[in-house]
Amino acid sequence: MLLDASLHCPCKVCVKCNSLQAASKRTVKQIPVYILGLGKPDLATVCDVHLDGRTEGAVDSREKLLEFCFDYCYWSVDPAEPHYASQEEVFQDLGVSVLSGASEGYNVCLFAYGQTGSGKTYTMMGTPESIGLTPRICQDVVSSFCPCSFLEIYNERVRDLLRGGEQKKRASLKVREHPDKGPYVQDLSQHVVSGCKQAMDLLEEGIANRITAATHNHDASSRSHAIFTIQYTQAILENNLPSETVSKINLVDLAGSERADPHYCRDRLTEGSNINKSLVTLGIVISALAQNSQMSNSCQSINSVASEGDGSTVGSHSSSLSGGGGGGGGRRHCFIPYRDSVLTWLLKDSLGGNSKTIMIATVSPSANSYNETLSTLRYAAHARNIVNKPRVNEDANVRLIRELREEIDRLKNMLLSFEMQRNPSPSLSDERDGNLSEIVLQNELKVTQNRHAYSLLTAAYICVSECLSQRAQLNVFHQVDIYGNVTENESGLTCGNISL
Ligand SMILES: Nc1ncnc2c1ncn2[C@@H]1O[C@H](COP(=O)(O)OP(=O)(O)OP(=O)(O)O)[C@@H](O)[C@H]1O
Repeated sequence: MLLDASLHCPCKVCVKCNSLQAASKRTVKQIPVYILGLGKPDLATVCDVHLDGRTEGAVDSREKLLEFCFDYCYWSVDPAEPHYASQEEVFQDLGVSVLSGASEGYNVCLFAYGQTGSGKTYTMMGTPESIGLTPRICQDVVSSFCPCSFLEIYNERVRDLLRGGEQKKRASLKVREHPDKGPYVQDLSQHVVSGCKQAMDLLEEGIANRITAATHNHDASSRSHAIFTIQYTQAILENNLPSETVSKINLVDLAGSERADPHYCRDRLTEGSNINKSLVTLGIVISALAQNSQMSNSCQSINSVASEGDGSTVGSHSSSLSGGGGGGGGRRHCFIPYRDSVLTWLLKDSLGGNSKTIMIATVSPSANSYNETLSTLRYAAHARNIVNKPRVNEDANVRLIRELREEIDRLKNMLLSFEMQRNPSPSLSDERDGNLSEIVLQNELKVTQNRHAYSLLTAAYICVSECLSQRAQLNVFHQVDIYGNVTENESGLTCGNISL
């Protein structure tokens, strides 16, 4: 059944190494700090090259290699290189996954994380010459009417990026939590777009409203986290029954992490500390979720071993597994501090709940960025352990109507078999299908002949179906005598036919 299509879905994590332009403000040692493997699953190999003025050949002994495995690795540094991954290639792998998840009715979240200037905005939004994932996804998804919204989280406050008027633009909005739908932003403007052009206009407007500033690494560094959301609705006919799924696509371009520099002005420092605070919370949330997912996995494998194996094998497996941490059952799941930052609160479902999630970790090829690259890769490696449980989001009203229709069909079938049991004689059913008034006339005649013997001749079954008023009070059984007086009333199965 559509609703029970829940599955365990590991967070997909990709690493993308972007152009050296990203770090062009610094004097960069133009030696890649790592090599990205090709093939799937992809391997990112980080090579720490401490040149210290030596030539490349002389540093072999000081090389330190670290390997990380991800779902995809992309090398997007120089288009002239043979293994250069273009925006189109990245879209074919990741954007198409987003689109297929949404068309199946799942919530999908794609977010880019990485050091400042490492190419997050380039990957998510792109440039006019080389458009990124968000506009490409919009092109494909926004063919019908889709409500879209665009917000930024700046200094732990939410701002609507698509609100007209200077004052409204600056106003900060409240985050609330709905018991079923999860966290949402109150009064966030929704814009229904009916085509790619309108969606692109909205994107451009929002990007122009986003707060950027010059930092050491990047002239136009995004100082806020931006979330572009598309509500994607699909109405389909399944087994002749209507069905409607509404999925939420969250496309997130995070602000870049950067070490605090005391030479920055106060505003830059406050921004930086808020960005770091929310990214640190994101890291804590990711670690805690990964730990919980691993714990659930080990519990499941213990259970499956217990149910599969014989008694002696179970004993040995269980004891060896429980030896380390006191057994899955005894260990508590970690508390997830979603509310410690607005970012993690708003992304609660995307990170640890009802969503198929893809993280893109962007890194720079600069040798100067070795430490940041390593920290980004470690962060991403943690995220890869998160397992979400997305489910198909069917509209509640449409679901109710569909379920009631299924219930009516089921009850009709039950009634049919019930009647077949009561009146197995084909002649009787022929009579019923035949001239009903003639039968009643005959019966009335019989009644006049022997009133007492034929006092109860007619039974009328009235089907009361209140399905569309959303109550499945389907059946009331009325038995009436020949004068139309109700003689009995009990629950039962009826089909609206008059039966003798
Ligand atoms: N793969 C690439 N090819 C060409 N140019 C790129 C590539 N990646 C990044 N750039 C360029 O590098 C600069 C910095 O990139 P971008 O703005 O995407 O970084 P960012 O990670 O979003 O930075 P911040 O966190 O500071 O906002 C931009 O001018 C961008 O166009």
